[in-house]
Amino acid sequence: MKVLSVASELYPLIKTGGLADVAGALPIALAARGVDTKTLIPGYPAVMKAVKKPRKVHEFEDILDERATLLEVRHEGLDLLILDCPPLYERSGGPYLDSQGRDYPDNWKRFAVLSKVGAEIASGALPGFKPDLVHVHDWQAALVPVYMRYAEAPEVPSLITIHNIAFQGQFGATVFPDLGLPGHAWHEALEYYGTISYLKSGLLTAHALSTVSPSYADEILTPEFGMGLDGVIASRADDLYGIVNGIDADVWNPSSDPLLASHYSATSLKKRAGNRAALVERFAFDGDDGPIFCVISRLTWQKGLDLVPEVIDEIIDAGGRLAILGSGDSSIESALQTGATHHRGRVGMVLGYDETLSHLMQAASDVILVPSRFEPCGLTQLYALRYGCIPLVARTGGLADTIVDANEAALAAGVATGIQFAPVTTDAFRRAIRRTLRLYRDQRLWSQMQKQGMKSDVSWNRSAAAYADLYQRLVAKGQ
Ligand SMILES: Nc1ncnc2c1ncn2[C@@H]1O[C@H](COP(=O)(O)OP(=O)(O)O[C@H]2O[C@H](CO)[C@@H](O)[C@H](O)[C@H]2O)[C@@H](O)[C@H]1O
Repeated sequence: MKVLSVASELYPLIKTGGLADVAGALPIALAARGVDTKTLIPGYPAVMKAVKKPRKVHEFEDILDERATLLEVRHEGLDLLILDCPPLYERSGGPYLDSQGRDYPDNWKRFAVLSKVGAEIASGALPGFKPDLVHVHDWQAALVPVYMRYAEAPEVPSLITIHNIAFQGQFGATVFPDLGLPGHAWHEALEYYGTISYLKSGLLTAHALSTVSPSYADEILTPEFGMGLDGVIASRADDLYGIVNGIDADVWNPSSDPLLASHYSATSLKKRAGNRAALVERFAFDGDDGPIFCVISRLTWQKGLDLVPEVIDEIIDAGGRLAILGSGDSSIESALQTGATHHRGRVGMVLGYDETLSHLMQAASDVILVPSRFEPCGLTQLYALRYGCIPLVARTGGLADTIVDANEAALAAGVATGIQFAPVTTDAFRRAIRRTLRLYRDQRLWSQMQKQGMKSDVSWNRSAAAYADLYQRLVAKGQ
């Protein structure tokens, strides 16, 4: 089967979050199941710089008033289609924000053009490649099924995956005439309380919808989690699927990861000590007794990290340490910085994005904190399972689906892999930290949990099979 995937970021070329990991790993996992994927991404400077000798495969003379070139290249096991359009993508900031952290004012156009190109490829613009199915990710690619719906060409079955419903691609109604869609598309698909919502229109027009865990698929049907789109999603409930993310088990492998100070496996957990020593040095901790907690995250309300400053004392008083890597909301950044300054030698913070350090932190820390208010799937808890770092997570979305709480029954059965807590409040979080510290004191139990986590199948195996199966069904239905 041939699939066109459309995404606005893709590991290892350009990443701001988990979407990139999934867009990069899923095609490789699916290849083993006979699914050939080509992935369309924008030609950001980082992408253009990294790929070697791409081939020019198509020229778009006028795509929403822009000229664009489509390049094709194979890069690290991925077949890529790169949309080279310098006026839209050659920018000095990130994929979505300028260097001051502001949205690019023409994001509506940057991702409408990406989507329109996706739709044109689906209808055969690229000689020799006619996809059987189109899989699009998040709002940035959500107009692909919309352009397909209103095109002359026959529609190709499509699947839209929601990775983060908090970002919906909402723009003023004034851009509608520039999207190149017929007038009736306004009421049929795009209009959202007088504005335009790319995500809503994709959810209405794609043949199927999915999100990245079964629990989150249930949650987004409710007003609490649907973020204004629960009604739209409920209207598509029969076509909604929840498939939990996997991780790239080669990139994240503690026995061969080149980014670690010391390699180890479930049978040589003592060797984690080499990573621990490197982490203690990197964060300038004043010793290495007691548990090391870590945070690796975008620092946002979604991730619940405003609660972390509230539990620092709990960790420090028990002789623990806290290593933080992240960036995001300035109020959360400064509250955590204050904690680090206050507890120098016990709390350390690296502000920013550092893929290399994130690997070392997973391999060195005892506990990763993931107190998310909502979490479609979450990847850091999966990396943690693989690295013998115990996840302390909020009981929500994919966190609830992937971590087995260390309650009495699970401990007795030897199946516990982490600690869950709910609701996401300071009190419940604090109680969960105390419970974690009690478990840590019983080192026999603790290493049993580590081993159990390391045994969990967090690879793409099962999930790639579920996607391949869903693709098959959608293609069969469309025939
Ligand atoms: N400062 C930093 N330095 C280095 N690495 C950092 C970092 N901050 C974050 N990361 C990395 O970025 C990724 C974050 O992925 P997540 O799945 O946890 O959340 P995100 O909200 O971005 O993704 C959304 O999409 C994914 C994919 O579907 C869902 O799992 C998730 O629930 C949803 O919110 C991980 O690979 C993590 O290691």
